[in-house]
Amino acid sequence: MQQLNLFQESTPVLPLTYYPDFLSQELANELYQHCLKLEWQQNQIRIAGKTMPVPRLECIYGDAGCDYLYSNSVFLKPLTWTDNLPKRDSITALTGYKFRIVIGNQYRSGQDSIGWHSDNEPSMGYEPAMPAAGYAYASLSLGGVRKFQIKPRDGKPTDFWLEHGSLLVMHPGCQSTHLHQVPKTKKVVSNRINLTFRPHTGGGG
Ligand SMILES: O=C(O)CCC(=O)C(=O)O
Ligand SMILES: [Fe+2]
Repeated sequence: MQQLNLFQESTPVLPLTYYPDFLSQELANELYQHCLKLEWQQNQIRIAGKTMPVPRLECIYGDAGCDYLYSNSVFLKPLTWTDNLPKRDSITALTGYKFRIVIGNQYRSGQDSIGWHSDNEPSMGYEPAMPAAGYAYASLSLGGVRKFQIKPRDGKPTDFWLEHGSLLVMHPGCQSTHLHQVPKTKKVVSNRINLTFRPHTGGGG
């Protein structure tokens, strides 16, 4: 017998999984302290012919050859994985997804943000002809809690509060059907670090 889905209106099915307690508070504190010492860069982005600072700090670690260009203007060259940084093996063990690079974002205040976008750069293996065959993307949050929003293209956003030590996994296909952002806020928020684990088509291995 067919069943009615009473929750269809209020709870959209999203192509993601949220693990609030991926790391214990102790491990999350330790990793946060370690990540403060990473090679953070203030990059510049070109939008509509104007160059401006990216509204957050960034860093990139990963396998050699996995260079990363986004928005056709910001070029990131990965540094070698550090011993403490990669939680990538435990994320792979939990999710079954493999990753080649990690891009860090540091949001120093509520004025730091990332606007609506999807992560569909060809260097990550995105193929417009086969969007559903895309890749997974895992995002580990440390420090201050920030609002993360996700919406179907032209749909309504759903809000998540990304907590210290949590992991958000966006499943294959998500980048072609949905957009996401971390909006600016006027509230006083603590420094937040986010590590985004991604695949990559470049380099060896
Ligand atoms: O900070 C976050 O949680 C999201 C970061 C993000 O979307 C990105 O780096 O592409
Ligand atoms: Fe993103």
